[in-house]
Amino acid sequence: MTAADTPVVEFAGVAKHYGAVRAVKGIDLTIRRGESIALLGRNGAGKSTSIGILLGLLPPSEGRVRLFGGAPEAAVRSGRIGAMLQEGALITRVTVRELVAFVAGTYPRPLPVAETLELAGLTHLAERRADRLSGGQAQRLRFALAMAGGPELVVLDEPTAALDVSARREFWAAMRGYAARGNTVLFSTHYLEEADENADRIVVIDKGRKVADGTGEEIKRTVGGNVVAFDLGDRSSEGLEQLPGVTSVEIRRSRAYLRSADSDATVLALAERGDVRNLEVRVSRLEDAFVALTTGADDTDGADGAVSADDMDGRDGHEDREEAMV
Ligand SMILES: Nc1ncnc2c1ncn2[C@@H]1O[C@H](COP(=O)(O)OP(=O)(O)OP(=O)(O)O)[C@@H](O)[C@H]1O
Repeated sequence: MTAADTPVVEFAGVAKHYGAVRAVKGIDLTIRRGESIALLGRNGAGKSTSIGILLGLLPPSEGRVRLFGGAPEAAVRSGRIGAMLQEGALITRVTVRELVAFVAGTYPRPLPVAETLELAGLTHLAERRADRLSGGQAQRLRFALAMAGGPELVVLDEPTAALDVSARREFWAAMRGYAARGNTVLFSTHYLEEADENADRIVVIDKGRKVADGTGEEIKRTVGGNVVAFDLGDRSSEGLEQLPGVTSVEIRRSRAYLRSADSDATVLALAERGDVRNLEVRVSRLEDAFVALTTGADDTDGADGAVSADDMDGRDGHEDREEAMV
């Protein structure tokens, strides 16, 4: 294997226990050069713990982690990794440029300061004091500090958690500029749309396990197609399971919700039966897949992946989807 083929990150059977709490339960993960990966999961899923292990900040209880083919500590020491963790106070009374230049100076092969500022969208704020930035600007400064050393891998733990929609957009534009230079990015998020829009690959973590790993499209496909809903009125729901494409049926308040692997065929068959009152077809969203993937196992509700009426409730606006959190 040449150096270029060596995975940037390799997790093999990584587990972490905090006393009786099993925060991470055996994760295998390989990240290759140039990939942008989202680690998606609910609160407490094990994302921050996995990131801490990856950066060599937490020793794994079991398994092995390698960064660029070696120990995480070595990769961090050599400046190949930049990290932006959840908490990070900024030094006050210095300008944005001074702070970036100071951090860059501590690395062996830093990026030129002007380039870092440009990538982070901070050129016009270079002379502003670091403690006089808005929340979104301060977060881009933290990102600039993570990039300042010219790392090949940047790790971001919930980088946009406290930002509004437009600040998040600006943050991701900066991140994509960095990734477009061939760098590798790993970020954690609760925001489904952020994962879908900004990552090549999404790794879904639930209760300390990896439950899905693929592109947004691949993960959406795992839930099996679209949802077809219509009003049943007082008609019988008998035979709906047998309609072409249908994989599950749920009836709520006289409305039928069919999950279908072939919604066109399902709709045609429904039309033949005359069941087309208030018909609605909704394309599977990442959110559906996420719910199906993460409510199984230990939980009882929704474990069979059946569509629920809530899935169809007024979440079709783009802004709504953008806000969809897990
Ligand atoms: N130092 C610790 N001691 C004991 N338990 C811990 C410790 N750190 C984390 N945990 C537990 O481990 C589990 C995973 O936590 P972790 O912070 O990795 O999740 P997360 O996915 O990053 O969550 P969030 O989205 O809320 O940041 C949780 O149950 C958490 O309570």
